[in-house]
Amino acid sequence: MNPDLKKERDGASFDPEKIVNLLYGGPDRVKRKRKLESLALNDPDFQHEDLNFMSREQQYETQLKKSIMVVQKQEKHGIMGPEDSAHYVYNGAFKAMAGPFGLHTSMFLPTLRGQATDEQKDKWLKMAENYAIIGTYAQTEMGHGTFLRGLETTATYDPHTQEFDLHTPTPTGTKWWPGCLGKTSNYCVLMAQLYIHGKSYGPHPFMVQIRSLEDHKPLPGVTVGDIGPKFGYAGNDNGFLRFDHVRIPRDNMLMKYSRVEPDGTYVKPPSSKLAYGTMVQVRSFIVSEAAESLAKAVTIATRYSCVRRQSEMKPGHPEPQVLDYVTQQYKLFPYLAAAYAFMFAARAMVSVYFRSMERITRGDITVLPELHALSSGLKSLSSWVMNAGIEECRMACGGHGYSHASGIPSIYAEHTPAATYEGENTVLMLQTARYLMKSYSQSVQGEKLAGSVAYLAGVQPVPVAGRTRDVLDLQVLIEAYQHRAARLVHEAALQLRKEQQAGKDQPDAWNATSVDLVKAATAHSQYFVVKNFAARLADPAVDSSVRAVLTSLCQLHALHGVVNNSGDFLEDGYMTGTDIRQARRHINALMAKLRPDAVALVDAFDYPDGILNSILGRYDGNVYEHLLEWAKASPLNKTDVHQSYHKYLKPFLQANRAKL
Ligand SMILES: CCCCCCCC/C=C\CCCCCCCCCC(=O)SCCNC(=O)CCNC(=O)[C@H](O)C(C)(C)COP(=O)(O)OP(=O)(O)OC[C@H]1O[C@@H](n2cnc3c(N)ncnc32)[C@H](O)[C@@H]1OP(=O)(O)O
Ligand SMILES: Cc1cc2nc3c(=O)[nH]c(=O)nc-3n(C[C@H](O)[C@H](O)[C@H](O)COP(=O)(O)OP(=O)(O)OC[C@H]3O[C@@H](n4cnc5c(N)ncnc54)[C@H](O)[C@@H]3O)c2cc1C
Repeated sequence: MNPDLKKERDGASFDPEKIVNLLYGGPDRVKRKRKLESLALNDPDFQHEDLNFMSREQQYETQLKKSIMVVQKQEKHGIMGPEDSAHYVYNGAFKAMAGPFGLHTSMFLPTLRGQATDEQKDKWLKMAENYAIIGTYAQTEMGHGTFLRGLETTATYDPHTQEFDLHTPTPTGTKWWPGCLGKTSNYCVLMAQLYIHGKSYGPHPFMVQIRSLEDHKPLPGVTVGDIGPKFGYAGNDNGFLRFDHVRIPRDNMLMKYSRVEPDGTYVKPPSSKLAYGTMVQVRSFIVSEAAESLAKAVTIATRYSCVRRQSEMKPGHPEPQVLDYVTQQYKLFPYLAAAYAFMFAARAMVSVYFRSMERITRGDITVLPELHALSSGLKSLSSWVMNAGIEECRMACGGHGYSHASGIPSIYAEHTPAATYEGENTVLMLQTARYLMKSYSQSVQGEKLAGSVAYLAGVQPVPVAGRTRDVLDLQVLIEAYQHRAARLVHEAALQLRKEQQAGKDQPDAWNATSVDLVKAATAHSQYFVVKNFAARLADPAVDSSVRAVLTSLCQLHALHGVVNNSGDFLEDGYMTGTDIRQARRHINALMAKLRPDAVALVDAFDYPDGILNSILGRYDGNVYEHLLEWAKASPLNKTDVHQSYHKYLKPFLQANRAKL
């Protein structure tokens, strides 16, 4: 063990195991988590050459082979449910979500479960759950991802044959991006525009076979392939798909909510947005993905910052650990705090999701708009912060952060698309804003608001300027966040109205106000996260040493947000210049207080080395010797003299020398 890391751990004010239990739901679940992770990490069948040293084809093949073994072993070991899979599959076996079966489990199966009738489930779900067929979720097209109503692929009902005719009318209508489509899937859930008797009914889901179950060749009329290399996701065959008048039976439309009768009669769903249910589910889960990826990057950068010694703080003294530089703490600790904040927010989001789904299943769709607004806002906020945080962690590791040996580039490449997929972040924040504007106007009309928007009922009066307040008090901070969100919603609503009064129609007024609207929706989401973090600490079951350190983190998270967005808090005089100055001082004091606990706080995320896959973030801190070992494994080091020397460099050098 590196002596610096040992010293850090010995000096912590709490036992990290207590936080591990808090984060993962108690000792039994932690035991299960560790068992599943180590089962995957120590399985010789899952060992292979570092993916960073492989070509894309090799990565795909390796991940496909592993995916198949994962399925077989999951069955053997009785591993089931999303939590088990998160530990065994995503963290343990893959260290990623982008394997060639990723879309089968994350979207294809959930869509069948959520959108198919009982008869359709009997027909397909068992086959899909048992991997007799592999599917994906094919919605996005080359020309349209965000604008679902603009999809071009058509499903035209023919009552004579009781079939749908699937067709891609234009190049831009080509399905583009669906994961696991290019080479792996033989089925997909296709989102296509439903046409009956020449009338459009909007996007609907259809179950479509795209490849032969005999030889895996594309079925007649289907053109399908891989979209080529991307920023990351090398092991995934994101694909393209086109249809040339492909016919499928009527009951291949997923008809849990809307139906087409044999004669072509369309039966409306209780809400047309129920067809978008899988997206809402995945958005709710992405908050957890964002929190975990940020936590991994912060773990690596924090441990490494205790091992790394650089420069002279005091002349003649030994080089300090870089984490002792307050600027380094300022880079890392706010993201450490954010990772905790989003872990708690993710748990809250998942339970809101399941609670809402229970009601929706019982036929109460009134909860859908709030679920959509909350999941859209939290998905966007968490993935934005995650992206900024991972990049900050990379830079905080200096040059070594840029190397794949740090593990950070892979974490970034694997998770950065969360800001884009499942709904582009700005677009989703505007969805949240739409709900806020509606709620606000209901409240202005005297309706009582409930749930996450109840606070919009009235903007709190601005306190008397110069009043002293303790900005370290979590209740004061929650009220400040609440006030800021309510005010920004109120002002965005006023601005929207002003734009309309100035003659703009509603869409132009909305566009003109959209920067304010995104700001308001972001503030609303941040308020939820801060309030939820503080509420988690109020639980009497939380151990006192844990409560102490997490309270500091919660204060840091909230204060950092105040300082970073100080204009919002100052603008209407709710906070004063003195408050902001105090907030800055408190941040410094909190960082000093958290410094001795930093390593224990990242240890408490409980990521073993096999999951972090990082030389810099090793638990034992033996970074330097392993860096060299890792580099020696690079394919370029297989021989002392690379063959290209003989082909190119040698004649070039010889010719140059001959000229002299
Ligand atoms: C405990 C277990 C822990 C386990 C942890 C595991 C960790 C794993 C975590 C995560 C797994 C991640 C796996 C990742 C793999 C994913 C790969 C990516 C897959 C994809 O990207 S699929 C494609 C996704 N595409 C999109 O998201 C498209 C985005 N666009 C839209 O959703 C919509 O078109 C829109 C939101 C932009 C709406 O457009 P608009 O034209 O305005 O809206 P209309 O359609 O007219 O709607 C009008 C009305 O409806 C409301 N509305 C819109 N959408 C919804 C909805 N989904 N639900 C409810 N309501 C909706 C809209 O707001 C309007 O309301 P209003 O009229 O104002 O009242
Ligand atoms: C790694 C990865 C995996 C994916 N997997 C799948 C999959 O399995 N299945 C699938 O169907 N799709 C998948 N997608 C596609 C993904 O869902 C879309 O890329 C995403 O929904 C964004 O849509 P877009 O690409 O059309 O972006 P665009 O909408 O074209 O966005 C471009 C820019 O325009 C802005 N913009 C667009 N509309 C508005 C608006 N109304 N108001 C303000 N600004 C706007 C956006 O904010 C953004 O800045 C995947 C994408 C990636 C990157």
